[in-house]
Amino acid sequence: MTGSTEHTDSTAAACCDGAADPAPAAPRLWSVDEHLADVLASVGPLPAIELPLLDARGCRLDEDVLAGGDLPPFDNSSMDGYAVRIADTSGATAEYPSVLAVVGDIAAGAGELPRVGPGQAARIMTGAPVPPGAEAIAPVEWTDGGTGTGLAADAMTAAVEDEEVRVLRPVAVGAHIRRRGSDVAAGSRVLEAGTPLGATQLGLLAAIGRATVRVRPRPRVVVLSTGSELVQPGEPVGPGQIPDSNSFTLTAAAQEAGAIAYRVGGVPDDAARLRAVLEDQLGRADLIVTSGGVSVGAYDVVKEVFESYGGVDFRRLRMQPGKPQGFGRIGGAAGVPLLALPGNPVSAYISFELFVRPVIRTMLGAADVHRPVVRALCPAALRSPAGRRQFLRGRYSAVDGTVEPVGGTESHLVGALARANCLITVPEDVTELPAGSEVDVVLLDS
Ligand SMILES: Nc1nc2c(c(=O)[nH]1)N[C@H]1C(S)=C(S)[C@@H](COP(=O)(O)OP(=O)(O)OC[C@H]3O[C@@H](n4cnc5c(N)ncnc54)[C@H](O)[C@@H]3O)O[C@H]1N2
Ligand code: MOO
Repeated sequence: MTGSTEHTDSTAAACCDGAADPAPAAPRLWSVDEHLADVLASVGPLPAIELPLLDARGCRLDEDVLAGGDLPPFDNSSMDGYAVRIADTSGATAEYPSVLAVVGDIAAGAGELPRVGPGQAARIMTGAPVPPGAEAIAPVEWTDGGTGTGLAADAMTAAVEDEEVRVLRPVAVGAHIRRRGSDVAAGSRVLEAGTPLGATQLGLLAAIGRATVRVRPRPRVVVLSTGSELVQPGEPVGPGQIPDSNSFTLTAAAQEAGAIAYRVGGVPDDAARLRAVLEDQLGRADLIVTSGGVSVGAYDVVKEVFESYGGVDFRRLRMQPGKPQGFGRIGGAAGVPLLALPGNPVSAYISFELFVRPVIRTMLGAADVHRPVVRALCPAALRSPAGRRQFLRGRYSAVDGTVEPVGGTESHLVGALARANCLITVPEDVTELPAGSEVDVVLLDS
């Protein structure tokens, strides 16, 4: 953290010659970029750990993964049919089929294999090892399936040792054989460090026999709502009370960003309760995110409690919404990072998008820390307060590259927020944008 003690505004009047008393220093206003840089400077990727495959989903590899063996590990059939020798099927037709003696039946997983000699075939299933002597697989549809009818079959008959099969057409060398190592060669690098692990990467790791993998773990994020007005959704709502929606928004957003998120319901404006909940949660948190109580209200015990830990700074940003923010560590320099977001639901969500999501992505070791920003044409005229970067909720269409504002600028409008798929950014030095202007748009559903 930088500047936590110097709360001077660069625009504040300096003391003038001859003035009796210096004017009290105005609180410093941080730009969005300064605050983000300060927050990100204090976090880094979490130390790597070895995890079981499914626990590693969504994490990034912290190792180059080499294949211990070939994939496929042995030559095997890609069809249900008969393993044959080429010379035996040469010139075969439906009218003059090659009649071969069936010397065995090879299921997937078979250990002992019959040898296929001249004039012989072995019945074989998809994935089963190709037996010695065989040079190709005749799919069952190219045979009579061992029925003795000479008619093309569309399925196998029951087990047929010592029976005959008629092959109705010639088979080329290697046909329907999946060669050992043709997918992955032993010793080759199958995944690079830094690769995010999704379904197919985890499947590949399993296929090469890995049960665990070394990754940057998902950060564990504890999400707390503060405010005595909060009840949990589904509970009776008394006079002046509202359901706690922020903890749901923020927990889901943390999960979507790649974190393991723990939602802790509303904590009332009571310092002892808040301190007790924090102490309880610290042990399982890589990051704590709270909402509410960061402005100037009389019952904002949040500031009092967090400040009592030291190292947490409350500041004001040149942005709308999301002006008041708290940031620091609980438990000293090596403690748990904390972001205290404003309580207004839209402010809390936008603050999450701008500051918390990049922290989670950084802890994950992700390459894409920030949401993509695109330029879009806005048919509506926009107004914005001077000196504050405004984030309007919008609907962006990639089809025609336009964006429409959704709802107004106020920070309680959750109905409109749920319809938005982007944030329209109006820079600090712009107060009006005529209809048809180009704007920066932060894409939220990327
Ligand atoms: N005199 C001033 N008043 C306010 C200022 C200011 O500068 N001077 N700033 C305003 C701005 S901007 C914001 S943002 C809010 C931030 O307030 P707090 O962080 O202290 O949040 P609360 O007062 O606790 O709540 C604000 C608002 O949000 C509702 N809320 C809170 N938590 C939840 C939740 N979990 N789920 C749903 N809704 C929640 C709460 O009921 C309030 O309506 O301060 C302004 N005031
Ligand atoms: O900054 Mo508040 O976050 O405008 O509503």
